[in-house]
Amino acid sequence: MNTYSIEVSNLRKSFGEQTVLDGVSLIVAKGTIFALLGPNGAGKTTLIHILSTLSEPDDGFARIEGHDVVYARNEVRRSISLTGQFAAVDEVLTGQENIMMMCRLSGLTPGESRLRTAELLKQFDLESAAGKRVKTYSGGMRRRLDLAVSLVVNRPVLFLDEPTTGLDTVSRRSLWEIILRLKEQGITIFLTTQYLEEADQLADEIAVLSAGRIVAAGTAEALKAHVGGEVIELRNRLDEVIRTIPTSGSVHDVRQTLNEIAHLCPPDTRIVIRKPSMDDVFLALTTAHQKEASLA
Ligand SMILES: Nc1ncnc2c1ncn2[C@@H]1O[C@H](COP(=O)(O)OP(=O)(O)OP(=O)(O)O)[C@@H](O)[C@H]1O
Repeated sequence: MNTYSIEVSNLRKSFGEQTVLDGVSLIVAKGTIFALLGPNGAGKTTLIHILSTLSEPDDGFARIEGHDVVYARNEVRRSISLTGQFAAVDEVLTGQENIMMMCRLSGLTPGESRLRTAELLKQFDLESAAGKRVKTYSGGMRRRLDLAVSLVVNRPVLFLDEPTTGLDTVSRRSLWEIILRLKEQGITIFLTTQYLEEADQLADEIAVLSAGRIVAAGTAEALKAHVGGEVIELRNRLDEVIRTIPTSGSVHDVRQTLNEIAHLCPPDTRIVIRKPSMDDVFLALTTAHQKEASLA
């Protein structure tokens, strides 16, 4: 039996003169969470569109649950759920009505639809908001509803395109818990994100996409070892960042780093200690000249 849910080999896609995917290869084991990390415009949505049969590659191939995304579209579509960046729910309807409608459109009987709707409202913590119109929902509630709607029928693979972009910290964490619960049910999850922390919290494997190429791939630990657990940021009196220094985040490392640089800093220099951002990841990867590095 194939142990991979998703196999992508040397995938290429251009729009006119612009090369958006420049030979992307990756594999995702069944029942795991895979995070594709990349900044705006890196090609993440383009890849999800190809994997979910909404668009065709120019070259290379991809298989979902063993089915080719070009030659076995119907089988692929029967294997996946897709939640895009923008909630595909009807704002005028209530949350309950939206799920009910999707159940009926998916071929469930009225009785089955009622049961499934109740299940999903519970699973996605939407019971108290079930009878309210979606236009009154918060960003987090909408995102949960969007996920519920896309999971009306159980499929082995779930694509999530930037599931928490624009959400506040509390909503983001509650969505993370839901995503982890879906993994416990055995679903393979492929998500895209711009947040290193999100990939770190959720993913078994991470690939970093930059300008259409995978520039690093491996576990969160491997990636963080490369970038550092925390970043020390030095700011001048105008609050401009003058230098960033990766560290492990341990008291020992932070103290040692500060000892080394303290005498070089003007007296009014301030420090901020924060988690690495995407910029730090790319800086670390590019300064190490590690195009296509495998950090596994
Ligand atoms: N249908 C299209 N026609 C022309 N160019 C496109 C098309 N779809 C995407 N692009 C271009 O491809 C590039 C990658 O876009 P894509 O949406 O895949 O990036 P992304 O990593 O998902 O970024 P974002 O987080 O902003 O969605 C962008 O420059 C975009 O303008």
